[in-house]
Amino acid sequence: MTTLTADLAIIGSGSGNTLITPHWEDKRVVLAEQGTFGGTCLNVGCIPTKMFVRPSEAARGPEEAARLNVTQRTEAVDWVGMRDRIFSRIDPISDAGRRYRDELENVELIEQRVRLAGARSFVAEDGTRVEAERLVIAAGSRPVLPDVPGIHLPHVHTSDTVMRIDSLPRRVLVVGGGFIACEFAGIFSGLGAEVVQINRGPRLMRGLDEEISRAYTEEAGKNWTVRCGRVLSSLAETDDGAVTAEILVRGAQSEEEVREPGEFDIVLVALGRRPNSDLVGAAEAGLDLHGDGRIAVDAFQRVLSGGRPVDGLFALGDICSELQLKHVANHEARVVAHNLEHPDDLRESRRDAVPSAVFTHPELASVGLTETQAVERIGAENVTCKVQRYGDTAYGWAMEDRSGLFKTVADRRDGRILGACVMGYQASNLIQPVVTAMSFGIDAHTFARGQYWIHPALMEVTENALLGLDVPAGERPPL
Ligand SMILES: Cc1cc2nc3c(=O)[nH]c(=O)nc-3n(C[C@H](O)[C@H](O)[C@H](O)COP(=O)(O)OP(=O)(O)OC[C@H]3O[C@@H](n4cnc5c(N)ncnc54)[C@H](O)[C@@H]3O)c2cc1C
Ligand SMILES: NC(=O)c1ccc[n+]([C@@H]2O[C@H](COP(=O)([O-])OP(=O)(O)OC[C@H]3O[C@@H](n4cnc5c(N)ncnc54)[C@H](O)[C@@H]3O)[C@@H](O)[C@H]2O)c1
Repeated sequence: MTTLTADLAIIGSGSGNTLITPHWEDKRVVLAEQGTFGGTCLNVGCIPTKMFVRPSEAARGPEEAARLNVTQRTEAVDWVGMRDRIFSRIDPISDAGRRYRDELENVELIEQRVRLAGARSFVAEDGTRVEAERLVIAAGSRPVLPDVPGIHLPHVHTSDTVMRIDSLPRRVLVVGGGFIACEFAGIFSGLGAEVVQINRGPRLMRGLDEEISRAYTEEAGKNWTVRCGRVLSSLAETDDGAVTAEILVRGAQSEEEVREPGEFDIVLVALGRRPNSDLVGAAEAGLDLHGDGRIAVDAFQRVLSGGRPVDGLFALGDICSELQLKHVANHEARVVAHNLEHPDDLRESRRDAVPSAVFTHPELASVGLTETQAVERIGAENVTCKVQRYGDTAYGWAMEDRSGLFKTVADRRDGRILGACVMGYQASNLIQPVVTAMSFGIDAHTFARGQYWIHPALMEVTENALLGLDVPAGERPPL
């Protein structure tokens, strides 16, 4: 059995790969990766999904054009061409990243699953043991599969496999009401498939501000079939390779009402992702875990055991973070990189004003508190909200926009912006100025009036959503 010693060992080549900075050039690094080099975001996550969202939105072009008195037609969608274009860009990036690391003299790549074997050591499947001065667990998360008959049928997919299928399905069942389900329902419906989305709860994207979540559920229902209060009960294969699904209506009274059969070409299951702490053997190694399987870390990203940080052991990204977002994993990686290199000057990761977006149709974005959370935190009398319709701004007229909403939430006593939630075209971009104001502590009025906003750009939606808040302007407010 081989034993390797290292100054730094990393489990996971997603965000973990970025830790190998020039600081480690003259030191020994071991990087373990069980799967495709580069992790989730590059290979099966953020990047390829958005590369499918773009053509899907393009295929929807005629819908918007029709509102603008232009007749267009989407002639055809070349799924295979699209898929191959997307992955012929992504796969070489993964390959090149792998090759680059493999060729570095100071880096040892272990392409196997590894399990912790002590505070800063792990063992690979072939028995290779690694003993490290510092160890970072960046092993990510994986899709949760419900325990229903037929879940392993070949046409039942998760986000890991659905983007590589051989043809555009005609009928798609999407199971779930969160980020992944809503993005893929948008992608496939835009590309012309008949999509049925089932969701256990009463609304899609229930983590968002309730007003926006309701509005989105309604809008989504105009674009594809949305059935809330439904759970998947079983799946079976038909003779011609399709999948039949039995769906239960939650809370229905009589036996006849409760079952909804359906036949689909593929099923996409998106019911959340669980941290890979079990795959690395975190519990057996004595590490503290949250109830959902996340590894517990302190503000410096140090892994906890018995409530105390383990010397030289860090974690980052989906395996420890409540927010399974790439920009969060990247931020935590920068913090870990700093803390590895500067043990006497540890820096904390920041958790305030973390935005997210769902690239569905219409697009969604949010940051900070929802109205309900703000009321719980500071009392209804201190909360002010504004819902700005895209359609009530000049660019919204140009777009003939019918559904876009930008909601802001603030503390009416001092104008502190507490949160925002957006549904509509370019929501992920329009929300960014609010993230800026929240991150730098600029109150709503100063931020809205203290700068020029280009007229009549769509960003006036953001400006008006801030100006509409009932907040103090200050003694000598900007004009
Ligand atoms: C379909 C989809 C779309 C997404 N879209 C977005 C988006 O638009 N924006 C956004 O911010 N976030 C998005 N996310 C979330 C984002 O991809 C993740 O939050 C992020 O990639 C997590 O990075 P990570 O470094 O923690 O883990 P990963 O990138 O998953 O890296 C972990 C690596 O560890 C490896 N590993 C695990 N266990 C072991 C082991 N025992 N031994 C060796 N190796 C191991 C895995 O194979 C994996 O490669 C999306 C996720 C999915 C699934
Ligand atoms: N654009 C983005 O930033 C982006 C895109 C995709 C994924 N992600 C990240 O990946 C994570 C995972 O995505 P996801 O969509 O799988 O999870 P999610 O947490 O967003 O949604 C899971 C959904 O499944 C439902 N659910 C869970 N268990 C269920 C069960 N047994 N039966 C019925 N319904 C059940 C939940 O109520 C929820 O609606 C997201 O939380 C997000 O952090 C981000």
